[in-house]
Amino acid sequence: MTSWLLEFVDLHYAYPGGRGPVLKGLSLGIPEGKKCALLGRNGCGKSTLFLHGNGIIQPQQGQVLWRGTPLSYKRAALQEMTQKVGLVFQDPEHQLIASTVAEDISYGLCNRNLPADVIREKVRAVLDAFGMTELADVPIHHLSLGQKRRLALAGVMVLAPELLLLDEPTAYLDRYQTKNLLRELDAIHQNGTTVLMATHDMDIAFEWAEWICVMDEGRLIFAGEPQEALARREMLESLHLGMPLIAELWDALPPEWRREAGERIPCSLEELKTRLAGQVMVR
Ligand SMILES: Nc1ncnc2c1ncn2[C@@H]1O[C@H](COP(=O)(O)OP(=O)(O)OP(=O)(O)O)[C@@H](O)[C@H]1O
Repeated sequence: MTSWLLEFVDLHYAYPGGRGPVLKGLSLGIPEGKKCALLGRNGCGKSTLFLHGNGIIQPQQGQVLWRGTPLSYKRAALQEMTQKVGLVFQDPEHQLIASTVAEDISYGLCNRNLPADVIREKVRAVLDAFGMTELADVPIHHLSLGQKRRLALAGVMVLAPELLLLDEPTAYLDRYQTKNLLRELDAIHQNGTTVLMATHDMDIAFEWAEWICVMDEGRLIFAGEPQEALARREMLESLHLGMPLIAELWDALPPEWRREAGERIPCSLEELKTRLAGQVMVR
């Protein structure tokens, strides 16, 4: 049985003064130890769901469970939750608050009343891990968007969360920065952090994730392995999410190649290459 690290059960939420319900009975479990992608159209409620993930928003109906235990919304419990569940916002400007890079990374640690030398060492290690040592004293407003994104991630990772929620982390990043970020996320995952990324980029979702969740209009409509999601082409197309490029490539292959390599659509270029290599050898 899958063990859920964080579980949302029948969540309902409408913003005060908003235009009606945003989450409408959403239930979703995040499997521990996996790299997960959350897909869904603009405005379907992904960011709102994330804000429920560490207790910033309290559901109006339904429950959020951490390792099977309902979240407490008392101050101390919430502070603990923000350490266990790191949330990186879509817009780093909403997250960066101090004046320099090092100060910003230390902010969450200072709130935990740690000794100054422990804070210094943790900040140093994170600056090093994110390749930002030389930027330590740079004012935040001098950073590029890509650097601000990295800093927001570094500021969350310094608290060593068990779960990392990332809201469209690759939006507006160039190809090189996107690859760097995905490499960093892989390293974070290998160090034991479960990662859930909301994204509109189908190529990244299917190439990177081991678990795919699809939301529509405030509800979960699919959760499962990437191969299973690709087999639900009608669902993805009806939501106008489109198919990843890898599926289009697969469709363009001669039918007998696909038949012989197994009808299942590959999730990544690597998988396609491996399966085609077998074909080319045969031919
Ligand atoms: N603070 C707010 N007050 C009122 N309505 C809000 C607020 N924040 C979001 N909404 C509304 O809630 C709905 C869901 O927004 P949300 O940002 O959760 O969706 P999303 O799936 O993350 O969208 P996107 O993919 O565009 O980032 C939208 O209709 C949005 O306008």
